Amino acid sequence: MFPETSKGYTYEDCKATADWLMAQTNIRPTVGIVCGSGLGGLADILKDQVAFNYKDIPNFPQSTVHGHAGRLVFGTLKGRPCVCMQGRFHLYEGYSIQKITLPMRIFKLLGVETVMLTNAAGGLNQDFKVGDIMIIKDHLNMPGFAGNNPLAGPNDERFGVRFPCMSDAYDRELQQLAMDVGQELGYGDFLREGVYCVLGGPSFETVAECRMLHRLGADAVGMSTVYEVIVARHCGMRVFALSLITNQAVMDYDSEEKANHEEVLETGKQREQQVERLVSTMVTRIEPSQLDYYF
Ligand SMILES: O=P(O)(O)O[C@H]1O[C@H](CO)[C@@H](O)[C@H]1O
Ligand SMILES: Nc1nc2[nH]cnc2c(=O)[nH]1
Repeated sequence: MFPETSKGYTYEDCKATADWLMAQTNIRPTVGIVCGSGLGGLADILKDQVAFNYKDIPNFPQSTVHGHAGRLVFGTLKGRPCVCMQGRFHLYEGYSIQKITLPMRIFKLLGVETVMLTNAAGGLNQDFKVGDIMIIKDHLNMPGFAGNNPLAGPNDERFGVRFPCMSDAYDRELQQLAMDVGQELGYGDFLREGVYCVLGGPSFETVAECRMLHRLGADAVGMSTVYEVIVARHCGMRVFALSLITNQAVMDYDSEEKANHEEVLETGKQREQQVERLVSTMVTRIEPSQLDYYF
């Protein structure tokens, strides 16, 4: 009933999944949220929850990474209908790039207008500290340089154009809103902005790789988000994204530090509440179908 093509899914496949979800719940989300590693508690901000395990959703991949629960949660936030991915998919899990980005197209077909993505990332910027929240203003798509782009293959114009613009990928008004809300909440000391660089993973970076990425203009490095951003922008959704700096990228051969997933999850646990408040306050100030936000 839900066939998988060699390259990914057709428009009709995505629609079948969206229709299946809409038949199970009356919630029609305008905001879609993606929880990064260790940030799954973000879904708890939703009231009147209707949740689905990924394994029960037609066409959906399964979460295989510790810290990604694998549930799609519908609910409301101060009356605003939202949907939240409690767990995302990564290239290194062995899924195709089309498969890991499929939920963005399903978001679109559900009626989502704004996507808010979170991730855990290693800090390359020497001014950043563990626990900082970095508002993403731009990205470096390293796998993309080698042709690994979720839009490669036939283009279906019902989703978007063949050659989508990416110079405006990260919505500037939403970045400003995040800054304003962060200041109001007293997060000024650990709120940053910067460029996120995606690599394939799952191995963490060598010292030489971290030094190179830093010189190339990256402030943080991770293994996700960028592909979702490209697909979300292709189909016309507004995008906001943030990185929680969960560890310092190792830039020095004398350093005793070693990147590890346990530290990533632990930092997530420590900052989860602040990330939750930032995202939830932003959501309550985003007006559906309107470019401006209000105070
Ligand atoms: O990007 P998210 O999903 O937050 O996860 C990040 O944390 C994991 C490594 O600890 C990698 O999957 C990396 O991408
Ligand atoms: N590639 C990469 N991903 C991460 N996710 C969380 N921390 C890191 C990191 O240091 N490097």
